[in-house]
Order: sequence, then C-alpha cells, then structure tokens
Amino acid sequence: MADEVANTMANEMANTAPIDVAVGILMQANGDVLLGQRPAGKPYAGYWEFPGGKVEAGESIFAALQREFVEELGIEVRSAEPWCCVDYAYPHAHVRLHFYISHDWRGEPQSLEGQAFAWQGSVECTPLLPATIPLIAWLDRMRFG
Ligand SMILES: Nc1nc2c([nH]c(=O)n2[C@H]2C[C@H](O)[C@@H](COP(=O)(O)OP(=O)(O)OP(=O)(O)O)O2)c(=O)[nH]1
Repeated sequence: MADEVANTMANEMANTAPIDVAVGILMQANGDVLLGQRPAGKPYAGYWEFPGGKVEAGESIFAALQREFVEELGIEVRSAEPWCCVDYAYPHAHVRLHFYISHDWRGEPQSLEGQAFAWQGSVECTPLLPATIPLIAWLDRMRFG
C-alpha cells in the first residue's frame, strides 16, 4: 500500500511543470571534476552531486549557475557551455537539470554551507543523487574516451 501511494505521488509529480535546476561541472585540465555533498536539512542530505541549485524567477540558467557557485563555494564561474538536460521525478519534486561544463572559473572552492566537496578523476563519491548517476558514464566517455 505504501508503495502504491509513493508511485501515485511520483506519477502526479511527473505531470507537474518541472523545476529548472542549474548544475555546473568544473573540469580541470587533467579531467578532474568537482562534486559536493548535500548538507543536512535538504532532501537527500549526504548524497553527492555536482554543485548548483534552483533557477529563480526571471533568472537565466547561467546566472543561476553563477549565483549558486558564489553562494555555495565562493567561486566565480566565468564561462560554461551547456552540456545536457535531464528530467527526473523525485517524490519531493520534478526537476529539469541543466548541466553545464566549465573550464574557466576563478577561486578555490570553500565550504560556505558546511558541505564536503571533492575533486574526482573517476568518481568514487557515494551515494550519488539518482538523476546524476547516468551522467558519470557519459562524462567518463568524454574525459577518458
Ligand atoms: N545541484 C544539483 N542538484 C541535483 C543534481 N542531481 C539532482 O537530481 N539534483 C536535484 C536535487 C534537488 O531536487 C534539485 C536541486 O535543488 P536544491 O534543493 O539543491 O536547490 P537549492 O540549492 O536552490 O536549494 P534551496 O535554496 O531550495 O534550499 O536538483 C546535481 O547533480 N546537482
């Protein structure tokens, strides 16, 4: 019964307009990418993700990306290219994730929200947010061929 209720909620959520989320993959020259761990108090606390957050009303996706990197990590993202877009229906929200790749930022990551972060070659942080899991294989193909 609990499963049925959860499935119904997920299906209803899938029919609602998605929430746009801007997500940034900072990539160093050697291919390492930056991941962060979701802080306590958020859904999926303790799960790893690429830094980012919800786009606010009237804000472009790139502006949201820049704002989130300043707020969470104290980093100025100078430029980034859109890479892929993933829709995912969580029980708490239907999200549309806009992933960008950046090779061009200023500053060293700081833990401004008390979160852990890590530069990773092959990504070994677990658990990863479910919607982010498929990205790792795509990213590896791009980075390592
Ligand atoms: N940043 C980020 N979010 C992701 C990834 N994968 C994934 O499913 N998400 C989901 C989790 C959340 O439902 C949503 C991001 O929203 P959030 O709650 O972290 O956004 P926010 O920082 O604006 O949070 P808040 O102001 O509402 O507290 O996107 C990912 O790799 N990075």
